Amino acid sequence: MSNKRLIGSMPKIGIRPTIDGRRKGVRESLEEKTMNMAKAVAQFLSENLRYNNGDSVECVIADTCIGGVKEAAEAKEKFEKESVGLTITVTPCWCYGSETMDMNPRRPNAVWGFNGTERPGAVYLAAVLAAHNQKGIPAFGIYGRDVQDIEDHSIPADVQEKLLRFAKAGLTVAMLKDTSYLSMGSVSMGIAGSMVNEELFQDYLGMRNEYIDMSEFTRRIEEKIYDEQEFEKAYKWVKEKCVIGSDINSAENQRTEEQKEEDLQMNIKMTIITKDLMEGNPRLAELGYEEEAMGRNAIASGFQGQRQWTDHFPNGDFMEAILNSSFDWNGIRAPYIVATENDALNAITMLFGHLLTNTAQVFADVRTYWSPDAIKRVTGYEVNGQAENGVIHLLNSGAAALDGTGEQSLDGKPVMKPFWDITAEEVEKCLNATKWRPANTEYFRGGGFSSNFLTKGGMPVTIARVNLLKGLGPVLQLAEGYTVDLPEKVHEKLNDRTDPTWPTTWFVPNLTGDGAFRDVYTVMNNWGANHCAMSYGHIGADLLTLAAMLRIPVNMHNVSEENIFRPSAWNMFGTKDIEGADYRACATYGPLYS
Ligand SMILES: C[C@H](O)[C@@H](O)[C@@H](O)C(=O)CO
Ligand SMILES: [Mn+2]
Repeated sequence: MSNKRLIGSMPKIGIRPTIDGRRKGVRESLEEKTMNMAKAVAQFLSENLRYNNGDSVECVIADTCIGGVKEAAEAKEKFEKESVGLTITVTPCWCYGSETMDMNPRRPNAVWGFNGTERPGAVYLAAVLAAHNQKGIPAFGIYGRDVQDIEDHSIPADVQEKLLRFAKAGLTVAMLKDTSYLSMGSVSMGIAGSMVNEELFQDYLGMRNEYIDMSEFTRRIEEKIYDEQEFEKAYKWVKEKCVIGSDINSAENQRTEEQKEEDLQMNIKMTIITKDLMEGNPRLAELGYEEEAMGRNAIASGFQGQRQWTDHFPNGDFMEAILNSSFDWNGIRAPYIVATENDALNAITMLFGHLLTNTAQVFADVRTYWSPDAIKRVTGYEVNGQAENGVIHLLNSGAAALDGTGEQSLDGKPVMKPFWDITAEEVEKCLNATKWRPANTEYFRGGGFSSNFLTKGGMPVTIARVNLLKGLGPVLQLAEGYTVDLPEKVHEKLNDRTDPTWPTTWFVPNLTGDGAFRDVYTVMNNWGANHCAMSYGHIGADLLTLAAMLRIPVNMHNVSEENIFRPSAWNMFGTKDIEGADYRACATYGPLYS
């Protein structure tokens, strides 16, 4: 089963070959070259990009080259029928700007103008971008650095990089549209991120908001509105594969063995029910629950848990951790996106990371900055290497994917992979590295099990967060960096001071020596909320491109300037203070769907 694009087909990339419309010589001489450019881009993108269900990304090429408005309209009609979610215009020559451009303001578009001399593709690029800017329909310009000969049909490396960056972010925009966020419960412990903001989902992401009360879980459990066969399968798998860890609670606070067994069973049922709530389940219709069988078309959800639920029932950690992982009793599969504490803003950030990379995400509290001095004072140890400027402790009960153990590998290095590259052996390793520890009953009176693991060091990762400001709207922040290993004794000492039953990641951001990235402390000090989402890889540049498409300004990042790729209009808001220019551009264009 796929939990991915739920209703409607996967968005395709529309390729628009534009051409000089002059017949009797000019157009005829360019037809083949222009169409070949379109074919090369389509082939390149399909070969290099996949949707999060593992299928190759599909491209649709306009039936003819586009020499004027009639052919532009024909391409538009074709694209609408084919669920095109983003477009790339390609040309080796001069064409007529406003007559050939893509006028759809709600769909990301880019223009690749061939850098040649025989015909002026770059002149068209500049002209059509000026038209885009003048009309308020921002477009991304792609202009290769080195001149190519007209008979050279290759896509240069710098153009490839921009095509991929644009396509990944554009597909993310398109994948989000028309899906929903399912809020399970309400506001958790006064966390502002769980005050679901409909305007943000609707205007910026094109999504709708769905809500259930947590009593829906009780109803479905008590009335057995779930697939009992799946429960049996899941229970067997959990008993076989999930290692129960030690109980940290004092003797009088421990739950009995019978209670723990009940908690585990309830946790498994909560997991199955959350999937059903999000994406529906045809089995429920067979059981007589047609309405429940439909689900909520939810690409992401959040579980309030604390406190009304967890004061009485087992916590949501097992459900969140398993669903966010790339595997469960049904095998290796795409992760679901489930935020703990119903932090919808972190769910959005997780969706960005997941859709850009197709990998599982780690949801975490940005818990503590440990300076080298504080570590020395507490442990007697002087940190060095990557940790020499201190570390940030990422830790939260709940929603960290088990992929975050770092037990998948590539060339002997820890990685987090898209599900189709994960092996059965790696799944075993992730499970073996995780202990399911009886929940701390001072926090979670209703018991449950927390996933406990330590992320392997040496993974390039990016932490990010969408924050919401009254009067401004959403703002994105991100930090690229690495997971690090601390000496075992140091880890234990630091971890035991806090909640040792939860998953820990020691994170160090890449420093630039400047602004928010002056030092590790300043990164932590500038974080805008209690949570972040951690994604495998250095994906800051992809996040910046995506944010610009959605008109979400970025207040803090450590991506080098040459990798920043935003619509050409952004340059017109200033080229020196590009952070300020981003804010001005986003404010001018407003949210994508407003
Ligand atoms: C158990 C605690 O309530 C934690 O869940 C809490 O510290 C948080 O995670 C806050 O984001
Ligand atoms: Mn938290």
